[in-house]
Amino acid sequence: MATFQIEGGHSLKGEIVPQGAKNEALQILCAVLLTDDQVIIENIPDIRDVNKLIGILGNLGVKIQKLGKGKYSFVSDKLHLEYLESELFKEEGSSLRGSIMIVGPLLAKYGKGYIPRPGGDKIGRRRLDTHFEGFIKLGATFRYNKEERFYGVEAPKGLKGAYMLLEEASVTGTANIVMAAVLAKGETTIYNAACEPYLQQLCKMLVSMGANIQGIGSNLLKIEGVDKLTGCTHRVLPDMIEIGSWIGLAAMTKSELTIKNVSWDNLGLIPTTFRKLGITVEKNGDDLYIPAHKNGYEVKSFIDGSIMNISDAPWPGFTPDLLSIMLVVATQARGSVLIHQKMFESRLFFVDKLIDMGAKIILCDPHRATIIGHDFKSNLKATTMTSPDIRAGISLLIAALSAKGTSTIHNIEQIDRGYEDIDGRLRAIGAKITRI
Ligand SMILES: CC(=O)N[C@H]1[C@@H](OP(=O)(O)OP(=O)(O)OC[C@H]2O[C@@H](n3ccc(=O)[nH]c3=O)[C@H](O)[C@@H]2O)O[C@H](CO)[C@@H](O)[C@@H]1O
Ligand SMILES: C=C(OP(=O)(O)O)C(=O)O
Repeated sequence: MATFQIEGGHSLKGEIVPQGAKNEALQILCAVLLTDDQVIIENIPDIRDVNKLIGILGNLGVKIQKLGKGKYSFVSDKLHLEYLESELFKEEGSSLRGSIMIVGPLLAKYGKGYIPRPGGDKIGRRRLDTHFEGFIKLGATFRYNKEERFYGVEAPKGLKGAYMLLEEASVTGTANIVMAAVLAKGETTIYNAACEPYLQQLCKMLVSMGANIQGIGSNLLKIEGVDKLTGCTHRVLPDMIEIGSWIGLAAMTKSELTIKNVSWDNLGLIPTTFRKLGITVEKNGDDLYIPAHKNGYEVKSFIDGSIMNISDAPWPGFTPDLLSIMLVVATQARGSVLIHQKMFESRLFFVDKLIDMGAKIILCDPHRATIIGHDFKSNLKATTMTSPDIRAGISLLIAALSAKGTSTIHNIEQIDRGYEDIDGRLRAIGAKITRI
């Protein structure tokens, strides 16, 4: 278990180049399984989850070549499908959430896909029903070994297009079904599809490989199956959750930061939501500029004067992955705010660490927390803590950087799952952080 030691209370300054998006990269990497041809992917982040998935692809027999920083070539012309039934796969497949998305491509191309219960953040129940109900609609048979928590779908005679209305707009579920449907016979309609930029990117990549997908960017996708897909070159977007994390960091540490080439058009409600907390976020070409908030930031109220409420919703709503960061930033705002995490049940429990540090937070129930901001009249106090999940981890790191004194964060592997060289990049803008 690695640890960060952070001397907080210092302002930072400089430019940050965002990494490639974790959640897009995980989808895109699975899509390489759909063709025998070479696929080149650029801007792949060097983070634990992505590297684990690349390892799984390698063990499956994909020929992988690193062509440069973040740039890889993949050729999936000959797979070792027996790996899917090995003990090694049970261990590796269950170590991250994104591995679930190898099932759709394998089912479509090889007639079978298996997966142990995938890992990822322990942030509440994370059902896979949407994925498997979709595969069943496409004609697959499904089995689940409860003892081993091992899922399997098979369709030896191939998949057949179908109409489906998803029970929920699951991100990885939609990606999985889309990747299965592109090689199914006939037309598939997916209604209540997730439509976040990363899914749009996946669909655009598949189209460039020869797939026929209509409705990209909407929640109604129509896919006409094709016999075969070809290779392509694809570039991963900047990571919007990382960009949001840098905005939160700048505000809490009263730092002036420029985040380069953020792909503004794909940030959705992120800038607007930070502005609700009174944080200035400026567009400068495709860069995002945050001035030093020397006089703090004041929470806005709604038109009727009621208390500000920040909650998550499927895209184009505000992403649940930034609510922990919003929460920590609110602890130093002028005013009060209600954070409502609607999707996940156990993502707010990390607030006890912030309360230990002196933040004024009422955890109303597992989904809602009211934060009464300090307006920097009182600093958070340095402490020792353990990172429970990726986004709570980065939020605690932001809290530690703003606190007076030296804090220690254990289990930083959680942060490394999704943030590339976070300590090196923080040091480059003046942070005092050491990995021990
Ligand atoms: C690897 C990856 O890409 N992970 C992301 C993906 O996870 P993932 O695809 O696993 O998440 P899902 O979209 O399936 O759902 C997340 C949770 O929200 C609930 N739910 C979902 C849709 C909905 O309309 N209503 C609802 O309540 C689900 O029951 C589940 O508990 O999307 C999540 C939601 O943006 C993000 O937090 C994760 O970072
Ligand atoms: C919840 C997240 O990741 P995962 O779905 O991989 O657990 C996240 O990125 O915030």
